Amino acid sequence: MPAVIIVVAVVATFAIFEVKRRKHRRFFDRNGGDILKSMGINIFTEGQLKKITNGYKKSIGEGAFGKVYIGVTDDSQQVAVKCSTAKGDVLPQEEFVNEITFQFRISHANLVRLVGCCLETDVPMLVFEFVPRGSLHSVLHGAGKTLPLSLPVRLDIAIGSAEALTYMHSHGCHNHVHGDIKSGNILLDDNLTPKVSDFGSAKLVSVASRYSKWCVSGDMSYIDPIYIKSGRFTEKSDVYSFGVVLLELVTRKPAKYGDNSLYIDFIRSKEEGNGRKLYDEEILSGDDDARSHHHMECLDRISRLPVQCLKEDVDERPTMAEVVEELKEVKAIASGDLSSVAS
Ligand SMILES: Nc1ncnc2c1ncn2[C@@H]1O[C@H](COP(=O)(O)OP(=O)(O)OP(=O)(O)O)[C@@H](O)[C@H]1O
Repeated sequence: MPAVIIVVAVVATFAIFEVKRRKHRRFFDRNGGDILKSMGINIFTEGQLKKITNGYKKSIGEGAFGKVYIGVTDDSQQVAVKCSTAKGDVLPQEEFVNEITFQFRISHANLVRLVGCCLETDVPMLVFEFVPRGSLHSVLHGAGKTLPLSLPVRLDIAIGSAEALTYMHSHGCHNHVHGDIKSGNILLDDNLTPKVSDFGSAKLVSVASRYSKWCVSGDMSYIDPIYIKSGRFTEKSDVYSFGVVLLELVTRKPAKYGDNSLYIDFIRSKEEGNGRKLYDEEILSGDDDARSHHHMECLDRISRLPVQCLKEDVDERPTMAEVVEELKEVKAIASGDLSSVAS
């Protein structure tokens, strides 16, 4: 090969490398790289994430933020890498840095842990612990719907998720609202321990892109009508959305099926004195009549909660801490002897 061609090739390779390096550096600086690095947050390079995800080989889902890929880190930890498709749709640096720092520092057994992030891209990529069983939505209504779910297991899922929300609502001087609670954002590990995901993403993704996703996916059923009027999420918006998840847990029906809204169907049946007809029969089936009756009473008590959580008047809705307390009482009764649950 003539020497001149070799020289041109070397110069071109170097130029491409340099352009890429500068672009990475520009995004890294804009995304608050130096600040986040100085705070001890795990920062991955784009190359490392490519290796971790084996070239973005296996996508495990897609949400308002973008696609999610499974990966394995050098220390053999399975992770879920979220890559945004929304170019340029980024928060101001200070807000982004604050949100990532907060998410990185909080720790709760029922929250999906942020492992780190990659700041060399237009919109940063987020790396989370991988939660193997996927979402509660898919376990209740999708691919995992054959999995038997006893009443105590459903109560544990509800209690763990509610505890994560209570923790976030009371953590630090700023209360942290989730803003997108739904069964699709509650992931389950191998022991069916719930882990609330997507915390803070209500802030990381513009409301406009989230809103259009809600409309398309039917997730509007979870959205507090007060948010629609005021445009502001509060802790009580999470309480509202959690009420819908509780209904899904007791009925094993999706929040919206066909033209039907689970909440409207449930309230209508209750008003007609027929609220029990929507309970999932699996919870009540079995050859022990006394136990079925006992579970029916537990379900009656649990299903009072969504009625309160979904109240139009936010002041009449319970706090998440009150929801946890009530669910724990029902759990103690459901797992214990067959004493009456009426109160
Ligand atoms: N940490 C994780 N572990 C395992 N699977 C995950 C993880 N995070 C996300 N997933 C999978 O990827 C899917 C998409 O997740 P993502 O949080 O991006 O969007 P979503 O919650 O479904 O929708 P939206 O962003 O609109 O709320 C989830 O339903 C889940 O199946």
